[in-house]
Amino acid sequence: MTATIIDGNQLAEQKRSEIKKRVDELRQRGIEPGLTVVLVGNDPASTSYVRGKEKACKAVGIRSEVLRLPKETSEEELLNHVRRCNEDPRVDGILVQLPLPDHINEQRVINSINPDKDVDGFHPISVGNLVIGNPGFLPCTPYGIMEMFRAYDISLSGRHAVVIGRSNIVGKPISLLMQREHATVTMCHSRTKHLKAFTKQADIVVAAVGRPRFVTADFVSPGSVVIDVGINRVESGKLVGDVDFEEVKEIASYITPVPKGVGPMTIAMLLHNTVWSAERKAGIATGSGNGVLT
Ligand SMILES: Nc1nc(=O)c2c([nH]1)NC[C@@H]1CN(c3ccc(C(=O)N[C@@H](CCC(=O)O)C(=O)O)cc3)C=[N+]21
Repeated sequence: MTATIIDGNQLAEQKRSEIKKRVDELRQRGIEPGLTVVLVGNDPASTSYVRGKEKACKAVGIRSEVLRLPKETSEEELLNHVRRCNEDPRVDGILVQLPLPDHINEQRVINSINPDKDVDGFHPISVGNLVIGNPGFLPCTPYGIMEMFRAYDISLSGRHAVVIGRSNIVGKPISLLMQREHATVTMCHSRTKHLKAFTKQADIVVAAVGRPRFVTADFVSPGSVVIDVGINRVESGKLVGDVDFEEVKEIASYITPVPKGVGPMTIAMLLHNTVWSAERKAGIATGSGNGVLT
């Protein structure tokens, strides 16, 4: 059996068209949603992601602005820029592109973002809301993955999900979200012993390790769902995930490709969060912004 490939590009396109309608409604009320992306330094990967975000904003009618700061920017200067955005009424969402240069304390910068504009969902207030199940911003990558499950009718209830990686931006939040949908979640990481023994008995594997083709066929059992969060640029210049796609697709029931899998959904959910922020400010937001229905 060969797996169904979850089409992140197509889903993201669908999301963008829904988002565009909401932007049009805001515009009819004289509101233009705005996103500010702060980019420190000129790392080529970061520069390219930021360009992707600008393009996506443009496609749906969100005003986007990129603050490009030199890599020597001090933490204090960066904090001042964030403060200015916090107060600027035209800015509904603030995204500080990570990673930041070593001389800047990332958490301090994240903590300084106005939680009402935290479209990345990285602020401790957003994290706390997620843990408790309160309305709030969800981090874009985990949110995008949950939307993929929904679109493909992949049920999580009672199923065993194994997450590889425990980062604040992917591993921890996706674990919480899958638990919220009644999965039994095991979190594995770099110190986990007998990793394969866990992934082998998983119904769902989420790979967020940052190692090219780390998850091979012998890690997964037949019929499992495999979500690949990795984006690794290998020597050839090719983009590969944390999963050995060619091998694993012969065993899994569903698999996300890289590229065109989780990446485009991450950007789509950033647009969603930005529009939700503007709607909430206008007092016309429906839903809780984070997929909590009850
Ligand atoms: N504050 C912050 N928020 C982020 O959301 C954030 C960040 N920092 N730092 C870096 C990571 C990475 N990230 C990606 C988003 C989309 C693609 C994406 O769309 N990738 C395309 C391919 C792009 C290409 O070809 O290079 C795909 O997978 O099909 C990739 C990577 C967001 N990040």
